[in-house]
Amino acid sequence: MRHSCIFPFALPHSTTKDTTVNGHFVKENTLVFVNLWSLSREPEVFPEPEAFNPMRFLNETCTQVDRSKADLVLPFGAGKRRCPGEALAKVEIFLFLSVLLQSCRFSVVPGQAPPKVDSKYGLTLKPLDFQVIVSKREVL
Ligand code: HEM
Repeated sequence: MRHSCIFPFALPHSTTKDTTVNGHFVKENTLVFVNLWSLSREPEVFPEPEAFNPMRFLNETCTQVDRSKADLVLPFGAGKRRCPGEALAKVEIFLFLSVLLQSCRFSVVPGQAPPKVDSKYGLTLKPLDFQVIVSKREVL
């Protein structure tokens, strides 16, 4: 979800009073978009941000998820208006992927390059068109 931030600019918000964020003055009633996509690709926080590297979220001994690193990814936004569907979405994604990977085998089409980890950009990010071979996994 860091790499393919589904909702790159979250929802539009508006300031209710004059405010200052990190030294930047923002006038009352200003439309504000938070760039969640960019937050997830900050090179100082996520070295080699384009690389798909789940190991980046593990502790030094690679035995546990390091919450201080994982919590820096904000695909559901932050604050009072963060996504209320976060818990449901995480359970759905976990179940969906678990069932798919347990039941199916995915392989590259001979002669074709593997699908790219990149997106079609818009209000939401969508995967680029791709082809893979999906076959039923044998039960051991
Ligand atoms: C991977 C799945 C999902 C992602 C990445 C996602 C992401 C987001 C983001 C970034 C926002 C805007 C937060 C902000 O502007 O600060 C949002 C708002 C919202 N999401 Fe989700 N969402 C997901 C799934 C869901 C689901 C499953 C539901 C409901 C069952 C849901 C319901 C909502 C609602 C109602 C809001 C508006 C909240 C408000 O304005 O107070 N979302 N979501």
